[in-house]
Amino acid sequence: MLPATPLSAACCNLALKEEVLEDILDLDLSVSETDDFIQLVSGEKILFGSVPLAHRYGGHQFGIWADQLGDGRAHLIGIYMNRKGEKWELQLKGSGKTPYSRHGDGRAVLRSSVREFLGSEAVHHLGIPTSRAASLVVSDDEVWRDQFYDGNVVKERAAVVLRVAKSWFRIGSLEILAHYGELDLLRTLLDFIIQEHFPSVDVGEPNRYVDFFSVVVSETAQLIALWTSVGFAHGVCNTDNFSLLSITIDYGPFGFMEAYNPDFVPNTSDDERRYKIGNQANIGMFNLNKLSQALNPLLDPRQKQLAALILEGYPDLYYTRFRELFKAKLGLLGERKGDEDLIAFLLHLMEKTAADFTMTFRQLSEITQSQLQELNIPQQFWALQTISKHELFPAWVSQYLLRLKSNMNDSDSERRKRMMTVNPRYVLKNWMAESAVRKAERNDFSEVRLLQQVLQHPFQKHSTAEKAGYASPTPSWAKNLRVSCSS
Ligand SMILES: Nc1ncnc2c1ncn2[C@@H]1O[C@H](COP(=O)(O)OP(=O)(O)OP(=O)(O)O)[C@@H](O)[C@H]1O
Repeated sequence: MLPATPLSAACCNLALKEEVLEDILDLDLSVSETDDFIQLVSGEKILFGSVPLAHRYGGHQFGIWADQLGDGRAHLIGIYMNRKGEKWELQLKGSGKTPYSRHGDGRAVLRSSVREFLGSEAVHHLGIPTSRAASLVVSDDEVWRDQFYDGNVVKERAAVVLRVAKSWFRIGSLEILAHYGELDLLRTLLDFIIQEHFPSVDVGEPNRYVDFFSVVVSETAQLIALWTSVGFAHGVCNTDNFSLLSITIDYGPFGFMEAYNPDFVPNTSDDERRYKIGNQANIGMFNLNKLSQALNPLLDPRQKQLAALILEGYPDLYYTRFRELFKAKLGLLGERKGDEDLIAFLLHLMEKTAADFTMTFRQLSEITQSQLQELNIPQQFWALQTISKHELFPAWVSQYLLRLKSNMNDSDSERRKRMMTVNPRYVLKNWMAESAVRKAERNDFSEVRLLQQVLQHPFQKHSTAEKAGYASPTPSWAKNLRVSCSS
């Protein structure tokens, strides 16, 4: 048994994600008002029969083998099988030291916990596989952090997030076993993971590890294409942060890109820009290669060859999905020669004009074809006004309108309706998260709650969100916000 270190009794604030509590954990919301619940989510109490544990894993961090990492500040407190028959693993993050804490304090600070709490839910509601967050508890317990690694250590407040996922196993979970030659354990763990989470793979099959690898490769390609399609930069794509189930995990210094820029990196500690948004797909390849190396000791020569071929197919899988997603973002139906050029041309103009990624696509979904044709862009379409300053914008518009004409059985209102279901009006931009964090630091959770509501329906216009400026240009105070992975 691995006890958590509870937050102190001064524990003062609680944010909840009703949907996760009700739909995943089958809990009535009134339960959250009980002492038992607060004690559970702040690490003070364990569930009857629960044996909390921390998981050992290793990983490649920024391309270099980091050896043993493990859950240094997270406790797995149980697995819950809900009414729908789904199994969910419950983890507290920030719940104190574990055998893998190394020099860390086992804590998470309020700012990073609010970001994980809001970020994971925002990503879920954009239709992207991710861990979920059920609750956030904040205390007055002191935590000391040198946020930007510049010697400026400041006092921050501790928080604990109750987060859930179908599984928290990562590429690093297998790497550590292969690295130390613990092959029996590697086999046992892999068979368990396949049995529990890969219904399409037959655990009795001699080729099961290759089949498993094939699923992870295609699901990872799909995940990263989805990230790209909404401008999501994970920020720290180390192999210990890449889920074997290809869900988004570890909400560290993630960010939604604002001005379109393939070099965008949300993590100010990433000087070499290894994890910039335009490099995420390549990093996916790097990480999958590390996964194949971890599987290698269990494969015969023919299986190794097969795994290498599967990995070679990854770029195609990624680009196919990328193309599909961006075609949908532009409302294009069917397959036409030149579709890729049309997408690339638009991205080029966005890059040159630093047009807002989310709102350019959203406003293309809202504007009518006749407004576009006249190149008469109303003021409310501020992102399109930005991109329209490029001298080649009229050329792009005429190619686009011509292409839309070739959509079969389509009308402009149907195109717009369709595009509005894939191009969000609201994403969790860094400035929004920062504004909510600053208020939460003062015990005002109103913006955390507002963002929770808004991001639950990112494709629908929401009057309070409009008033808060969530679909407006980034406010000037937030132009140079920095986000660190020291959390
Ligand atoms: N304050 C801390 N105390 C102890 N261990 C820590 C602390 N911060 C980070 N770690 C550990 O350092 C490693 C890398 O940290 P990273 O920020 O990627 O993970 P994390 O955000 O803590 O966890 P997760 O990936 O589960 O969300 C992990 O093993 C993590 O548990």
